[in-house]
Amino acid sequence: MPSRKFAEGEVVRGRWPGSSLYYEVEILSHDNKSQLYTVKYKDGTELELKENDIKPLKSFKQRKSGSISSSPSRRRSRSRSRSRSPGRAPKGSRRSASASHQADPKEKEKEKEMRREILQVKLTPLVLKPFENSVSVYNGEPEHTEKNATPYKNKQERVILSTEDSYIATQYSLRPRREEVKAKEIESEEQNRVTKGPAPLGSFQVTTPQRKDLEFGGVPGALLLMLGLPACVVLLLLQCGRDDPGLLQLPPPLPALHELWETRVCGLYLLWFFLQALFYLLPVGKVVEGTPLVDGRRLKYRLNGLYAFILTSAAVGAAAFWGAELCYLHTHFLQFALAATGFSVVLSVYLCVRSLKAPRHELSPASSGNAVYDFFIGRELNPRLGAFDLKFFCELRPGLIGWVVINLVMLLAEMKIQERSAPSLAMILVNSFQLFYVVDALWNEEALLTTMDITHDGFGFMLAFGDLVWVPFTYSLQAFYLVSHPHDLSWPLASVIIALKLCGYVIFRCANSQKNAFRKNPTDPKLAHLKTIHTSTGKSLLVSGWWGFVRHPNYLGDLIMALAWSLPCGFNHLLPYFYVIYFTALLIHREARDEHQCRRKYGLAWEKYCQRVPYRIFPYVY
Ligand SMILES: NC(=O)C1=CN([C@@H]2O[C@H](COP(=O)(O)OP(=O)(O)OC[C@H]3O[C@@H](n4cnc5c(N)ncnc54)[C@H](OP(=O)(O)O)[C@@H]3O)[C@@H](O)[C@H]2O)C=CC1
Ligand SMILES: CC(C)=CCC[C@@H](C)[C@H]1CC=C2C3=C(CC[C@@]21C)[C@@]1(C)CC[C@H](O)C(C)(C)[C@@H]1CC3
Repeated sequence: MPSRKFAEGEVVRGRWPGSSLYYEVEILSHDNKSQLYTVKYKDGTELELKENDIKPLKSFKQRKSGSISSSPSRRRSRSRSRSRSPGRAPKGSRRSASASHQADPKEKEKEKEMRREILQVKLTPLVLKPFENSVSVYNGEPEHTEKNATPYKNKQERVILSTEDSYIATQYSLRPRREEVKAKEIESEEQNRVTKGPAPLGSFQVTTPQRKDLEFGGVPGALLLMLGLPACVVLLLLQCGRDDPGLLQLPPPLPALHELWETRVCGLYLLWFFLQALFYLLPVGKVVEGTPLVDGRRLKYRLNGLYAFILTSAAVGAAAFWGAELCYLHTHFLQFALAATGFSVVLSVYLCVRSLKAPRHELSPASSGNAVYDFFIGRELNPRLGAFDLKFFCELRPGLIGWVVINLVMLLAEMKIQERSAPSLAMILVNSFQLFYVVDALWNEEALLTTMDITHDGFGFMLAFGDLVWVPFTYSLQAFYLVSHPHDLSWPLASVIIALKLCGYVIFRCANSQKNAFRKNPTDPKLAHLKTIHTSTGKSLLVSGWWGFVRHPNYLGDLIMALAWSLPCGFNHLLPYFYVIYFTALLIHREARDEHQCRRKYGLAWEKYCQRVPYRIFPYVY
């Protein structure tokens, strides 16, 4: 087993590639295979460094940083080089990948001069101040929690190790802070300046580092989920359709294969999918930009989900008016679920094949290089056909809108099968609650752009199956259950359930909106009363308001709503509670994934937040 010198979380000095300057960095991880450490500089830049390029803090002399800025040579060097130092507060610039290849003899001479200057600078040692979120701040110093204000910039720190003037070969991968990376115009303007810089990053590549620590139980976990999730859908639907869907009942035998395959069902499913795709392409609704990608670009998204929903309602209404038998969906529910599963598998294979041609910087940070795992989690972050974003489309349209249509069909089927002149109160509640949830998601469509599904996970089997099969066919389980398991709900109980739903919704919506508004504009006067913790990335974390209550108030609200969706079905069986149970597990796991990412991003500032807000989802419980 190869030995390693530095531990994760250790604060050390890392050489800035291409120079002999060392900056304070935090060790994020170590890869045994490549023997590279992933480190994070103060400005949020993450690089992979060799062990030789990392030194313990104690091997540096330290002096006040003021001394360096008063050195004339340093002033000169600073103003001329404008190289992006990780210790300096970033200004939204990014080094050009090609910059260093353009140097002519004059440029080279200038560069030499610059190196001399840098050497002089390097002979002036500087004092180190710890990271803003370093241990000293975290451990016992008075808190720097401030009222919401513009994030302040970090002061520059430089440390000298040696006087060598070596330009080492750079095989590092550079990942600039997403938030700081600006549009291409600024970038090309920067390129000229960067060319003159002392640390050529010409061989740097802007790439997405692939993960080594796999989520979802790694390859075995991914395999198990890929086989288990479709099996689970089939089992749930078969069980829900029987008279006594008790847990102790053995599942009914699987219908014969020829009964499961219906060409008409497949045709209708494809019609549904492509109709939604057509609605997505309509040039109505505003166009917004997503979060910055690793190469600084921001993708554009058209927000027309609500229009699609209205058009779908009109289409379904028209179909019913012209005599379409909507209950066909209920009688062939399992076949529809299987058609959707088949489609999601074909889509996943397509996504996998096309991702082989995708450039590395377009891959998802969740991908690993392992074929099975990547098929599951998705390799490409934002697969697009022209302007058509496949992941964004699938996440909100065919599945989510399909869920509402399925619920409506279950309501009609209940009336038909139970020979009722009106739907039951339980069915009305389930339908209205879930309709409300979907309309809310479409109304706040833009918020989806900052979720981890869009910014972190690739588009592979997990989301293709999740969006197209899991959501519509398992989230509608309560309505499906009520069709053949009537439950009389009293009005007083219904009122309590409605109050619970509203309470969950207020927490869910207010928490999500508060964070979205804060991320959009941290200096929003409406949020001025909130307390924040600054982080070394320049972003802050809310520590009061909803985000000071628990660390994921939005999950808490979502779970309360989930309970309110199940309660109208009574307590005769566990099946209608499947959603609450699965959702609790999903959100606990999701919360752990998010914490892991936030700890990586924000380091000790995140630890400080966890100290301030000790509970993750359930106050005083978890
Ligand atoms: N119905 C369903 O099946 C599902 C619903 N959901 C719902 O989707 C919604 C979005 O969930 P999800 O994308 O998982 O995560 P969140 O909306 O909770 O976003 C997490 C991110 O928020 C930022 N953040 C965390 N803490 C703070 C803080 N204190 N101050 C400011 N920013 C903070 C961090 O990102 P950064 O700092 O980079 O901005 C973090 O990565 C939730 O309401 C969830 O319930 C999710 C999954 C399934
Ligand atoms: C292992 C497994 C079953 C994975 C699939 C998970 C997916 C079903 C969910 C992952 C994140 C989701 C979100 C929504 C639906 C479920 C999936 C796709 C969401 C669209 C529901 C409506 C919300 O308002 C939302 C937009 C916030 C939400 C986003 C995340």
